[in-house]
Amino acid sequence: MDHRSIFTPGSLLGIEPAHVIGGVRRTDGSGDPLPVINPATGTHVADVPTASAELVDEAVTLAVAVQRDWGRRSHTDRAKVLRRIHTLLGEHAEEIGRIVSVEQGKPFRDAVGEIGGAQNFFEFAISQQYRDIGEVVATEPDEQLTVREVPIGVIGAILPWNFPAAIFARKVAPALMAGNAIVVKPSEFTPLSAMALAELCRRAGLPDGLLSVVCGPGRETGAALVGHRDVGMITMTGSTRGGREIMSQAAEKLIPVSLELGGKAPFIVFPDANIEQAAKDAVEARLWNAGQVCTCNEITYVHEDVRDEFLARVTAHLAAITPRDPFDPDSTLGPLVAAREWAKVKSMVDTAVAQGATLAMGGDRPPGDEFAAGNWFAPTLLTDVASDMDITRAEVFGPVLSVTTFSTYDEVIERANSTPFGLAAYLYSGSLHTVMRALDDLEFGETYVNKAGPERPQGFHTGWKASGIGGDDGPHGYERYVRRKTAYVGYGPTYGG
Ligand SMILES: NC(=O)C1=CN([C@@H]2O[C@H](COP(=O)(O)OP(=O)(O)OC[C@H]3O[C@@H](n4cnc5c(N)ncnc54)[C@H](OP(=O)(O)O)[C@@H]3O)[C@@H](O)[C@H]2O)C=CC1
Ligand SMILES: O=C(O)[C@@H](O)[C@@H]1OC[C@H](O)[C@H]1O
Repeated sequence: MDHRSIFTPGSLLGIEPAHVIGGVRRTDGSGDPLPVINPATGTHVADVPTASAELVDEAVTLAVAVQRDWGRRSHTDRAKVLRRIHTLLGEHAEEIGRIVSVEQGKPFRDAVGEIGGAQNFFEFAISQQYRDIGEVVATEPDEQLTVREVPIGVIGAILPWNFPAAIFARKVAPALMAGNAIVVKPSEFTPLSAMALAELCRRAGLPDGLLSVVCGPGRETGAALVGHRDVGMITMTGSTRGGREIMSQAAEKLIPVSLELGGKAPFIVFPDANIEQAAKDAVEARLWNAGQVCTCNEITYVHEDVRDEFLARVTAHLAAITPRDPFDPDSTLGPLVAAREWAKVKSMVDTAVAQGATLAMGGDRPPGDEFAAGNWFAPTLLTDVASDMDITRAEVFGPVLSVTTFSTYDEVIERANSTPFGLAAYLYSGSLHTVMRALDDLEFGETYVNKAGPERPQGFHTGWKASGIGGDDGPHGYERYVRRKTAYVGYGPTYGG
């Protein structure tokens, strides 16, 4: 795949990468441009300018001006524009999918599927065009008391690199539907998807200035966005470290934040589970997106009575995974997004082995010259993992299945809850009693029972503890993009003209 084909006249990206401000491509930048590297080949794709604080100010100032009219338009009118975006996403799914695969590394089939996920986030936002937007509250005669939701104004959105198109849509769609403007700062690893999507939104008729994309390092361009006086809310998906820094900066302005952060999902297999289903899902929930998903199965707890059968089935499913060039139709596993992520995953596996875990499969690059370049990591299985090992605590975010055993219900619940994270959890059991009891006892914002993910746009993707604050998706996620205004209207005979 020649990545130059993503930069052509008339394409969504045009002939070079650029910020998108007020519907205009802007290549002005401060400091050194940021390189985009193809994760599968290690080759240079493009250099992206870094937006200065002045350019961020220009984007936010434009957003403030345009949002006033957008916020006054009816929900159904705004939904018409979002519907056109939804349609264009379908028409450009392969073009954007190519961009996602080139900069993030996932198999092209998965990247095109990600655009379908982006459409689903727009579909849900469009469904909010008929939502209740407030209450008329019982009060005294000759007075009307109302509480209604109104837009916040300008939203700052800071994106990670693992789903650069889907998470763009996850935040942009509800923000716009609620009547806001939005300025997006994509990850420095995957800025091109957001640039292309901003152009797509412009072509769909989104008013210029309502959505801008400013690229650059988080602690520079992102910090300028968080700190801007006219940004009224920050939504971010990424690391717990980044989320804490953003929340701390936002506190200075007393603005709300919604943070989707890291995870350490336990995957619990009770002895009365369907072992084949559990084994298949344990591999799928770990290897999706090369393990770079916040809801991935990070630590698999299997009851000692079914350990051997479970491991035999997991091994068979892992052996069927084929790391291949993302544009090979048979590819079911891409590379990690960056060399630094490869080094982190490799170090965590080596440390686990040094601490006593058994390396049953993988643990390094897949064999073959085609995997010598890029950030390829083989499907990896670690067994005999003990609860005092580092790999049971820190997030791996790679294709590494770590398996430990347990004996009792109380033991596994205590160990699963011992993580500082609280995003997703998985449990497999044929007993309704065990399932309902564990749903109460597990301290996670989202639990999957006898099935793998992903989340659904009508749900609520919410992290507890170090996994975040607030959440995305569904009516509760939509609520993050509005604020409320209370009115007392007196209209008795002594009031007014
Ligand atoms: N909950 C989830 O869905 C996801 C969680 N993650 C977690 O994040 C980890 C690393 O992923 P990554 O994307 O690098 O996470 P980061 O937190 O490093 O980056 C996420 C986004 O936040 C920006 N950012 C980071 N620090 C700040 C700051 N102080 N102020 C403003 N913006 C900031 C980043 O900019 P820059 O590009 O410069 O880093 C990026 O755009 C993963 O290992 C995983 O733990 C990642 C993806 C999804
Ligand atoms: O943030 C994540 O990693 C997940 O929430 C992921 O992002 C987009 C997909 O739809 C989700 O599964």
